[in-house]
Order: sequence, then structure tokens, then C-alpha cells
Amino acid sequence: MHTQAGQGIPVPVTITNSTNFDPQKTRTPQRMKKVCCIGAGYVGGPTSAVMATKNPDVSVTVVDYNKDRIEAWKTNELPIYEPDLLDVVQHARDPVAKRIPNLFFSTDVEGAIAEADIILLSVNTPTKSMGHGAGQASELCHLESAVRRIGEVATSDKIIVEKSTVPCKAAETVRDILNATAKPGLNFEILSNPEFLAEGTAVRNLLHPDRILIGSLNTPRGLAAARSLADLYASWVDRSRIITINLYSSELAKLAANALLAQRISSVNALSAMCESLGADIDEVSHCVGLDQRIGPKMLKASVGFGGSCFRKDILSLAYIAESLHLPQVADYWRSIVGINEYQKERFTRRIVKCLYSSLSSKRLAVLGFAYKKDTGDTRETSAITVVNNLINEGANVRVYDPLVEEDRVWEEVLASSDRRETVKQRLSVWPSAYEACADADAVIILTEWDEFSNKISGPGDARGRGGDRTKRVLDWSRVAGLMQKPMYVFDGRNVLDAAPLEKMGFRVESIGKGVV
Ligand SMILES: NC(=O)C1=CN([C@@H]2O[C@H](COP(=O)(O)OP(=O)(O)OC[C@H]3O[C@@H](n4cnc5c(N)ncnc54)[C@H](O)[C@@H]3O)[C@@H](O)[C@H]2O)C=CC1
Ligand SMILES: O=C(O)[C@H]1O[C@H](OP(=O)(O)OP(=O)(O)OC[C@H]2O[C@@H](n3ccc(=O)[nH]c3=O)[C@H](O)[C@@H]2O)[C@H](O)[C@@H](O)[C@@H]1O
Repeated sequence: MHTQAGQGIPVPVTITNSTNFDPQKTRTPQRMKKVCCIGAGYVGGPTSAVMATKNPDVSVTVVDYNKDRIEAWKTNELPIYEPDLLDVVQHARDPVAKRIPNLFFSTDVEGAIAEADIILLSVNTPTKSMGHGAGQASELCHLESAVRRIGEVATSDKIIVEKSTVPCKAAETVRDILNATAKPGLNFEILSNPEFLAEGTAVRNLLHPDRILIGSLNTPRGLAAARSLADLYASWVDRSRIITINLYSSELAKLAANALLAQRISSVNALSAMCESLGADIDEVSHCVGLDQRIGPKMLKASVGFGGSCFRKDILSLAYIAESLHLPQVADYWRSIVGINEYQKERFTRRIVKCLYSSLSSKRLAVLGFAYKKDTGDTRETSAITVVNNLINEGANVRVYDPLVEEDRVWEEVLASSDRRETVKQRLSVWPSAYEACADADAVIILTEWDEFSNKISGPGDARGRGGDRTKRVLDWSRVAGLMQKPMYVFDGRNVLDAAPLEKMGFRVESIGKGVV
């Protein structure tokens, strides 16, 4: 193996016998198309891995200034947990047989930018935490810094692709920065190509996307750039699913999709509050409503509230855009989706307090699940942060168990959002198994829908890969019953339990949106 100049990227070389060397017979190898992805996170890593796997003749380099993250991507202990991701990464990163490696991870951001034909911007775009628009607008400083770097480093034309979720018209910002920083004479085409994967199913979503959106300017160069990107996807996605549209429609469509998905959950959660008073069952209501083909069955599961790094921030971003367009009613409409989500978390806590005789003082509560959804170790914006803090503020001792989330992560998240840090330190604990968390507990509270906690699923849970056996455990509820204080309450914030068999064991089961008739 040899190394390409300045890149540290191994490429195979052919050793030629110098006596037989005939320059006329050697073909200049066709230059491999090069993609650089800036941002090695939940989107950049999996997207690049799938793109590289499906395009063996394209070199894909993922760069990030976070050295630890990049080093982890080079190992078999990937920095994020996603079912089947390691297989896809290995396929392109450490191929066997005749394939040459075409997926690389590096901290050499400048080097990869300089070499690239296409640059995917997959940096984080969180909610602004300070200044104008704090708590609402998207923070574009990471995007800006990546684009500045491109402008400073580029010596050839590039296609710049917004994969990050950005406010509508962000492409104008990107263009403005490039115009100001890049060398004269270079051409940059900016495309919007939002990502729709969901964590826990990222590989499946990337391999079988509902659609690929590519937004471009309606100019010959813009359309040509869109075609280049479409060609990469066409290696594995049917052309009929690759939609090329207006640049700004594409940017807005991403925010709209997340807002509409979250809106369904908030609608169902609002109904769940009604069900509890009316003696109706939200699972039955959702099922019946979802049978209408115009509505469909997905994203109608009542819960303790949606979490994750994107729904809240993207809705707030949409609302902020509406407000800046002087459309306050529209902004209020979008914000109400987040409002119901907050209400759902508070409502869930209040129910726990009420059932436990209106006081949690010194009570032991086992929290099962801390991730914002199953099959991920991601805790960003998880509802568990709010619920755990609320319980601690009510005086409870909270004992957390999650099959995948690291102990440090739980501490960081709870402490970061508490204004009573010393109290948290006294009352929070994290345990390596559900049984240890449940020991002597007055109540069990399910906050993530891990298969392990459900008594509806027979056999081991279906999460695979990193986390090994921990994600395949099955909770023995009769053993839990033997460990708990009496009466034994279970608050099912994810409706993963069939209450009847548990009630036979003596549990009092409180589910979301299930009223007592
Ligand atoms: N997490 C998800 O499931 C999805 C996220 N998105 C969007 O994709 C974007 C990225 O999200 P995630 O991957 O979750 O974020 P992340 O936080 O996991 O990864 C972003 C990475 O970018 C790196 N970075 C930031 N600025 C950089 C710079 N100037 N140079 C080099 N590296 C830089 C960070 O160090 C970090 O590792 C966001 O806009 C998000 O809204 C879209 C669809 C799904
Ligand atoms: O832009 C993004 O980041 C992504 O956001 C979501 O993906 P994700 O947040 O990973 O996961 P979802 O499955 O959408 O779940 C989000 C939250 O809603 C909750 N949820 C989901 C579905 C449901 O019916 N009920 C419900 O409470 C989940 O438990 C989780 O807390 C979208 O589904 C993706 O299409 C999008 O690309």
C-alpha cells in the first residue's frame, strides 16, 4: 500500500518492472471523484458510509475537528450506536477481496476540502443559546465556520451540499461567505439535500429512503450540480425517488417535514390527556384514526413526549422564521406543538405525584430508559431529562437504568438542566441493570420504549451490535415484583406494557392515555 500525497489515504500501487516499462502503454488512471463530508456525527457518519459503500469508485472522506470522534470512527467501537452501521462502515473502510478502501475518517479538514469535488455540510445546527433569537433561531456558527474554511482553502470549483438542517435561505448565507472568502474565478454551486433519517433506523432509512430531495438554483450550473449529486444517489436509489426542486423549497421542506411529524405526536398526546379523563384508550384511538389511508398509522404513538436533537429545534426555527416574516399567528401555531410536548412531560410527572399520595419525599423511583427513543444511545432533548429533574425537585431519589446510555451521559444531562445541582448529586443514581434500579423502589417509571421493558414482545429484544447483550435483555417482571415496595406502581410513559398480566402480579399500571372506565 502507498499513500496519496498529503492525504494519508492508502491507495494500492502497481509495481512495474522498470526494464519493461513502456510509457505509451500506461494509462493515466481516471481521477476518482472525491466527496468530503464535514461533520462526523449522526448524519455525516452513516450517510457517508452508505454513500461510499454504494459508490466504490468514489472516495468519501469524513472530517471533523473532534479528534476523539474521528479516532472512534476508525475503530470497531463507533462513536454512535446504530443497528447495522458497523457492517456498512467496514464494507467501505476495510474491504475484503478486490475492493479498495473508499471511506476515510480524518481531522485534516483543509486537506479533504482541497481535494473534494463535492462537499457535504453535516455540521450541527442547534438552537441559538445567546443573543438575538436565543432559544428559537438556529445557531449557524458551525456552518459558517465550515463554509469559511472552504472559501479559504479551495483552489478548484466545488459543489457545496447542505445536509444539515438549516433555516430557509441559508444557501444565500453560504453563497455570501464564499463570495467574500474564496479566490476569484472559482465556481461554487450550493445545493440543499436535507437528510430524513431517524436514529435507531438510520441505516435502513439511508438504504431505502422515501425520497432524496435535491434543491438547486434553476440555472444551467445549478442543475448540472444537482445532476452530479443525483448520480451519486442513483447508485442505490431509484431515480423516481430522487426529486430535484427549487433550493429554498428544499430547505423549507425539511423543516416542514419535522414540524408535521412532531405535530402528529403532539396531536395524539393532546388526545391522550382527554382519553385519561374520558375512559378511552389512546392506542385504540390512534389505531382507528391511522386506518384512514389519508392519515396513515405512523408517528401516532402517544408518549411522555418527543425528544431528540431535532424536532424541538426545527419547530422553533420554523416559528422564528414565521415571526421574522411578520406572521405571528403562524409562529404561535408551530410553537403550540412544542407547548403540548412540554405539557405532556409535566402532566406525566403530576400523575406520578398524585398516585404516590401527593408526595415523592424520600421515595425511591426506578427510571427505566433514558435515551430519547429505543435503539440509540442519544440523549439529546430526551424527555427523561425533564421528568427526572421534576421527580428530584419533588424530593424523590431517582435510580436510572438504560441499556445503552453511559452513566456519565445521564449525569451530564440531568446536571446541565438543573438549577439544584447539589440536590441532584444527592438524589440521582445510575445502575447497570433494571433489577438494581428497581430494588426497594416505590414505583417504576418507563421513559424509553426499549424492547427489554415490554411484556408484549416474546423473546429477546431486537437491538443488535454495540451494547451486545445489554440490548438483548428481557425484564422478568415477576422478579421486579419481588424487589419493590408495596403498593407497586408502574408508570408506563411509552405504552410498552400489557397491563393485565402485570396487574395479576399485583402491579398498579398507569399508562399514557388510558382512562379507567
Ligand atoms: N441526528 C439526526 O438524526 C439528524 C440530524 N439532522 C441534521 O443534521 C445536522 C447534523 O446533525 P448530527 O449529525 O446529529 O450532529 P452531531 O452533533 O452529531 O455532529 C455534528 C458534527 O459536526 C462537527 N463540526 C461542527 N462544526 C465543524 C466544523 N466547522 N468543522 C468540522 N467539524 C465540525 C462536530 O464536531 C460534530 O461532530 C443537524 O443540522 C441536524 O439538524 C438531520 C436529520 C437527522
Ligand atoms: O431531522 C431529524 O433529526 C430527524 O428527526 C426525526 O427522527 P428522530 O428524532 O431520530 O426519531 P423519531 O422516530 O422521529 O422520534 C422522535 C421522538 O418522537 C417520539 N415518538 C415518535 C413516534 C411516535 O409515534 N411517538 C413518539 O412519541 C420518539 O420516541 C422520539 O422521542 C424524524 O423522524 C426524521 O425523519 C428526521 O430526519
